[in-house]
Amino acid sequence: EVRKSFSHMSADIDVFPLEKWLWCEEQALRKKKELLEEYVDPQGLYSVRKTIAQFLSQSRGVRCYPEQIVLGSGTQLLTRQLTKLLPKEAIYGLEEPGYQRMYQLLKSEGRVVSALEIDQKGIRIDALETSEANVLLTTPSHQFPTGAIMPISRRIQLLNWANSAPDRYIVEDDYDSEYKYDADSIPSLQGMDGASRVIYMGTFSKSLLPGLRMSYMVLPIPLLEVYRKSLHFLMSSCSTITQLTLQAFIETGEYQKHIKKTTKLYRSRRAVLIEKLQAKFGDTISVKGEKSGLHFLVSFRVERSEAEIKRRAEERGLLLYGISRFYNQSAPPRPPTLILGFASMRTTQMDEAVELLYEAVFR
Ligand SMILES: Cc1ncc(COP(=O)(O)O)c(/C=N/[C@@H](CCC(=O)O)COc2ccccc2)c1O
Repeated sequence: EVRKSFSHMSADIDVFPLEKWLWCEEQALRKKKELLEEYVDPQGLYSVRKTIAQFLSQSRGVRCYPEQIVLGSGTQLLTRQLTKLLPKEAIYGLEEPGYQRMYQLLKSEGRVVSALEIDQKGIRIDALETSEANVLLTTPSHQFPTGAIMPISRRIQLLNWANSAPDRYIVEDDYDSEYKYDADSIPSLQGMDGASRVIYMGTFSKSLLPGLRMSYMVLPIPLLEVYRKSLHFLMSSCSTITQLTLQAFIETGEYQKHIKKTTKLYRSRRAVLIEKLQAKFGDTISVKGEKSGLHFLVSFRVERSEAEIKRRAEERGLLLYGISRFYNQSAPPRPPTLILGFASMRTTQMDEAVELLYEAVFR
């Protein structure tokens, strides 16, 4: 129904190859059911980590051994574990606007967090250098939420920053890196790091389903040693069934097929939606961050505030998210800007959704 169609937080279960997933799950359960009798490796099953390491090497240029991978049910849980491996007095730098839930998580852990300015290439080096931060959380593939893609030059500057003082780390959150439309995918920062400064974070929430709660981090060897010593008591937080099913899903090539198919589908959904928005709103809007990912930003050159637009949309049953949800230490800029997701937007819903949005902005 139209209610959630613009949400940037939902996937489309209709495009998920449920039959294939269920087949993989059945195979996993029939052939490896004994594994369910015990607690598996705290970092996740070795065979699953091996499959993920191979996939990461091919698709993102990540260089790691399966031993360096830790599976976790969600990026937040992995980030919480990571903070226990880093120096207690570490100061965390996060992008502004950025992933507010991560900002809130670190605050709730009692960590010192500073919100750092970004530009159209991602995190600004001058903002980073003037801040006290020594652990940077960044989304270089597709800055969340602005969509900025960090060029190689800025990535090299980041690595230089990390190597110019002790105890500096970069957490590369590669969320949303699977979907590229008009931009070619740039290899990971982790693959360019020769000094064990980059912790790579990834998730299957976008490319498969957020409900699977299958995420992972790749620890540089020195941090892996700290993990093995200080967090050895942890048990794996991911279901063994989901781990084995995912492994089979990747090994049978179904994962790659799914990415290819959904990239085509999302590319066309995105194009049709932008076309309809521009036809309806003309030059009162500007679209950005549409070159990759499953959402883009739309700014409206109107007097009405973001909150007002959001309220009027919800009165009409249209759920909207504004850019202000991603500002932690500063006020969102004018003009009002919304984050529009198109992953769960069927083309049949677009006319109605755009009409309701128009009424929320102008009526
Ligand atoms: C920067 C960043 N990193 C990682 C994640 C994913 O975390 P994980 O699922 O725990 O691995 C998100 C999820 N971000 C969510 C938005 C959060 C918000 O606006 O408040 C959106 O996530 C999804 C969107 C579409 C389809 C599936 C998921 C993240 O924004």
